[in-house]
Amino acid sequence: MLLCIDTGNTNTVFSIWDGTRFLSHWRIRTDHRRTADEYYVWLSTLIAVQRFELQIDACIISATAPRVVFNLRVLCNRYFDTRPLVVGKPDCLLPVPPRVDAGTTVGPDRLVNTVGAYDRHGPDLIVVDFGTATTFDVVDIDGAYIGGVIAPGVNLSLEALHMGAASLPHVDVTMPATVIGTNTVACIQSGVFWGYVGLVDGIVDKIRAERDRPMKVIATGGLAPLFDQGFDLFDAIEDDLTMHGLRLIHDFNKEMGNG
Ligand SMILES: Nc1ncnc2c1ncn2[C@@H]1O[C@H](COP(=O)(O)OP(=O)(O)O)[C@@H](O)[C@H]1O
Ligand SMILES: CC(C)(COP(=O)(O)O)[C@@H](O)C(=O)NCCC(=O)O
Ligand SMILES: [K+]
Repeated sequence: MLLCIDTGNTNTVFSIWDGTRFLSHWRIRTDHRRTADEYYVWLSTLIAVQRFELQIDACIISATAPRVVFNLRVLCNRYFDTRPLVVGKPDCLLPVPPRVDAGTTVGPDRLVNTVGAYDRHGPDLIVVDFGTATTFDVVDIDGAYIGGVIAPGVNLSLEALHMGAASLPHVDVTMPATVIGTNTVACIQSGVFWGYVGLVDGIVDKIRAERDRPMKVIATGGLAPLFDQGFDLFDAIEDDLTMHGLRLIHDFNKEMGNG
């Protein structure tokens, strides 16, 4: 079975592909100090709870936080006796290389999203990922990642307001009933929620204008459904897009005789 690991700046998600489907997924806070032994104890406990057999023979990792890769590699080597593929490293092949400025390191999550979305939806896509950062990844006719947009994430924006303004409390994101807030919390929620609806709408419009062609918008990340309440921002929401992309990249490398 294939172990897929997606490390974002906030959370790390593990999932196991049994050859036909993903068995389940498990989420742990991203922390580069976490050791291989800690990961293994945590993962094997959860797998036992769900009564799955832990028979991993291949691993693939996407890590936006590079420092976590060392311990994840040790986990794969020591406990699963495999050498993991690490997306973004030269020895991990991609079906189509990204077309960006020379020397640019594209976030591996964005490359993986591109592969997953192109497989499901074909060419001319904008993938919006609501993670720590909100990213827009533009997918060309041949499936290549050709650039995009990085904006501060929803929770990061809320946190920044709280950190920077003495009288603003920490607030959870939600869709406020009205745009005009009549208390501090409602005002903040309105600013962030409607601000993000406007941000997504505006950026998608501008990308479409710049590309001068119709483009589908695919959303992923935990907060995507929040922004899908009747605004018609997205053509599809897919919470498993990154895992799907990881599996495809693994299969592609296998087909090419790599790893
Ligand atoms: N279903 C959800 N509801 C509310 N907040 C969420 C949900 N899923 C994720 N988040 C929050 O969204 C932010 C980004 O999470 P995540 O998508 O795991 O980011 P990353 O991939 O960058 O680690 C975090 O602050 C997380 O707590
Ligand atoms: C933009 C990101 C911080 C998003 O990370 P995430 O929100 O998934 O934690 C990550 O993809 C990254 O560090 N990218 C490197 C720069 C780039 O993609 O151009
Ligand atoms: K992201």
